[in-house]
Amino acid sequence: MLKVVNLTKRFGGLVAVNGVDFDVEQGEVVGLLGPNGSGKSTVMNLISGALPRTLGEIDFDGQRIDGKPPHRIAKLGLSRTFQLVRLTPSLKIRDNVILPLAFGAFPVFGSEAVKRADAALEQVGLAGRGDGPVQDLNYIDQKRLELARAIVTNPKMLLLDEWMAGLNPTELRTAMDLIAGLRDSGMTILLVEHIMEAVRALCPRCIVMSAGTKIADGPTETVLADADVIEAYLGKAHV
Ligand SMILES: Nc1ncnc2c1ncn2[C@@H]1O[C@H](COP(=O)(O)OP(=O)(O)OP(=O)(O)O)[C@@H](O)[C@H]1O
Repeated sequence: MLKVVNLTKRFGGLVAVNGVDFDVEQGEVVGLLGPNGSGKSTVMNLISGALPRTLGEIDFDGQRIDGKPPHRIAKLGLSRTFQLVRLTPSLKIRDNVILPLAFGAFPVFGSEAVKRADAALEQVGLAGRGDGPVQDLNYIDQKRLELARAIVTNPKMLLLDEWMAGLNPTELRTAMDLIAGLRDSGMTILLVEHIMEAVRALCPRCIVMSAGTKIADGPTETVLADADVIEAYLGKAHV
């Protein structure tokens, strides 16, 4: 589904992503882990087209996507959430979900758009809330709405960038259940996440980055027990 080859991003003299290779197969849920500043968000931004790559190749669903603008990549069926919730507060809850539909692969308007938006809202636990203002939503509900916006276009793959950050333990459980539901429906997901409980529960496989380089890729429990991974997170003294 997704193939990343020799992906490299330089910001001036800083190599934020350095020759990273990995594949994600259809239906996989893969965690992208690593300490702060290791290059995870940059990888997500390169895949979604938010940032241009310096070197390397990205293929999605059989097509080369590096060099394409974000809206073209989204139209191919690659959807994402952002580290910080990005809602349009002046629009009603439902209209926030209609927005990506109107600009999707096959633009949908009118009553069909309302139907699709309401189905997405129901899927994330916001049934019946479409007419309300965004200001009425608490933090977990804003997260739900962001997820509804990402899934309303029926993407082939979802990129979640620390979507569960900042949730309390009860909200985290709800959020994990929502992602598990998407996984069980067959969605392909690449997720950047610092919450290990969520990673262990949702991701059978993890990729770990450190200082821009991929240092591990494999079954989650094996990867998390790897000496290089522990060292990258905690420093040499803990290994
Ligand atoms: N637009 C930018 N301009 C310059 N440097 C950047 C830019 N974006 C990221 N960086 C740098 O690239 C490196 C990787 O950052 P990135 O945000 O990808 O890491 P991360 O693993 O996602 O970290 P975190 O877990 O803290 O979000 C860091 O050193 C960061 O300061």
